[in-house]
Amino acid sequence: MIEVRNITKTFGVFRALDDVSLLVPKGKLVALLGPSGSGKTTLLRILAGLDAPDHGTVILDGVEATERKARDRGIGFVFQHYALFRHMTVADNIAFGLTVRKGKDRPPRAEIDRRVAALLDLVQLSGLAGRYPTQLSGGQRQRVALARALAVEPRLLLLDEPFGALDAQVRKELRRWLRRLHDELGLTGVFVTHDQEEALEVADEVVVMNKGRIEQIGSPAAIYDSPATPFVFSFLGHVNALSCYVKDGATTLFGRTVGVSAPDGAAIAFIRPHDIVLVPPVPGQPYGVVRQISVLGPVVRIDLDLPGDASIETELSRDAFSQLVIDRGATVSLTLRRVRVFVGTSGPWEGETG
Ligand SMILES: Nc1ncnc2c1ncn2[C@@H]1O[C@H](COP(=O)(O)OP(=O)(O)OP(=O)(O)O)[C@@H](O)[C@H]1O
Repeated sequence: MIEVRNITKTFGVFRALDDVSLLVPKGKLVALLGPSGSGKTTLLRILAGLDAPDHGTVILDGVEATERKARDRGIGFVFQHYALFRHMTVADNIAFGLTVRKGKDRPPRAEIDRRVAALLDLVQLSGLAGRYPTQLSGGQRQRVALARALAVEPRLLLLDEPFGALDAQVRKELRRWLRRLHDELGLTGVFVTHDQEEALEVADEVVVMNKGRIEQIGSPAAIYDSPATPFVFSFLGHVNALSCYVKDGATTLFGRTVGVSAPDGAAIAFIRPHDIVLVPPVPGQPYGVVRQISVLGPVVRIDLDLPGDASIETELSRDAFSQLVIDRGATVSLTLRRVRVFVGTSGPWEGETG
């Protein structure tokens, strides 16, 4: 288990982490997700012991470790640009963390060889032990980096955008593979990503960061279905954000009254594209004009122009789309399945579309 309490880190006058507290339970894989500059890497480096916080504590397995050096923390790292040693074979790269150990801490050569063979097997590179890093693909190199990190049997594995530089297909395969590996080994892991799909697919828990603070912590489903703040709403998945005004428990969206038990005030309504239902035009109902239709595999995205210069993005299944029989320029009516409203920063309040 790893815990950080009230971590603050500044660079000059810039506050990269602002009172961050987080608990990573044993055996879980946790994603730090956020836009560039939100403090993800800074937090990871503090967990690793590569940087010291200005304030706050790091606790490893119940023991305060804030002052402990990186190499004494029992942690394995994989960084996006953490290069392998070019002059060493794959096997020697993986063995590195064990061969540099001193005296009785260093396992006998036969034991090191046995562990390297087992790790090569684990990362599915058994035939490539004698190759040099330049003779490997990007995905293979990342797997060697992971094997090297695992060789010292870390109690915690930290990964900073481990698959960031790889193409989409390889990235996808490695993500699945990492998840399986994690489940098999029962490691505790923290990985940094700015890719929401990666976080939602791979992690047990997602920590959404913004401007050096944690906005929300939760399971992938909870984060996606119940975003706690406007930021999380906008950052995860596509969403339509519409300015509106709440007065006496109601607001108006697309010319329709939506009941919402929120305080009066300027508000933003968030509607996911798949929560907008399109139907053939019905007189008197809110409508839009189809500007663009994009078929994206099993779903179809339809951009609509609304009266008054607004536009929204909607999404429906291929089946629903074919039943609708529409083309660009067609008029459709729309109803809302689910609306969530923030008044200032308070919310979300659930809208009743009646
Ligand atoms: N050594 C440093 N000196 C000065 N500023 C730094 C330093 N390291 C990080 N920062 C700043 O702190 C902020 C957070 O950086 P950090 O690398 O943690 O962000 P991140 O969320 O990992 O972003 P990215 O996804 O781009 O890697 C950034 O604005 C960055 O410029």
